Amino acid sequence: MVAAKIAPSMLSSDFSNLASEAHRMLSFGADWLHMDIMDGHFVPNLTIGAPVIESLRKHTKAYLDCHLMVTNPLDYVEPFAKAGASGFTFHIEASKDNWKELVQKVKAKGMIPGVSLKPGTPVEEVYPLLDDENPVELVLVMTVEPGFGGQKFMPEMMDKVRTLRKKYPTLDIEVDGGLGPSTIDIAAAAGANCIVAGSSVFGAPEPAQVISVLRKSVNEAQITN
Ligand SMILES: O=C(CO)[C@@H](O)[C@H](O)COP(=O)(O)O
Ligand SMILES: [Fe+2]
Repeated sequence: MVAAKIAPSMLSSDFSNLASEAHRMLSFGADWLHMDIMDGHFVPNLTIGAPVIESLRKHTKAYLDCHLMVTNPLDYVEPFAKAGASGFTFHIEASKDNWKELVQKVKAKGMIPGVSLKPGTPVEEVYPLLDDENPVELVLVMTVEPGFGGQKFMPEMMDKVRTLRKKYPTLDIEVDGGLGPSTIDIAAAAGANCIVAGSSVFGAPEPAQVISVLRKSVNEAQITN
């Protein structure tokens, strides 16, 4: 049994009130806060960097689940550790040549290493990072093309989740993009336990209810499987 983690994506929050938005989500039952870091190069959008993580950290002890959509993740390890990031999830497409060094440095700096893969990247590409003597602790399966919130969930990505869950029963498997009450059951049944949800949570009249639906679906799927 792997614990459900519901992680509202702060990309959908009001950035001008980030701390209060974070507190609001935590009071609604969020386990983690998902922070989308985009460099305008790896993806065609530019969001936040270490200074914003540092500012938010002063207001909360919550787990900051940082998703780095950046071309040179190694350059971000030191500043993100200093800023108070909790999880550091980089993209395999950006770290094919240096993931070993990256994982080692992320761990040495006290953060939890995770690896993410874009929809077009085969799941086999992350096996070496999981089978290594110094493995990543989370795999983030993108269920939209990275870069923007509010896109449509890609159910065909569930094959990756199913394959990973079968091979790694206790792994944290995160899904990100287009998750909400209408798509959670398929993701939970496939074996995802960490659920990122931006627009479905922030756009809901009662975000707490959406968070609770997401959690219930993950917990029920785990009992059934
Ligand atoms: O990483 C990303 C987008 O690249 C995500 O974290 C999105 O921000 C999720 O937003 P929704 O699809 O849930 O609106
Ligand atoms: Fe994300």
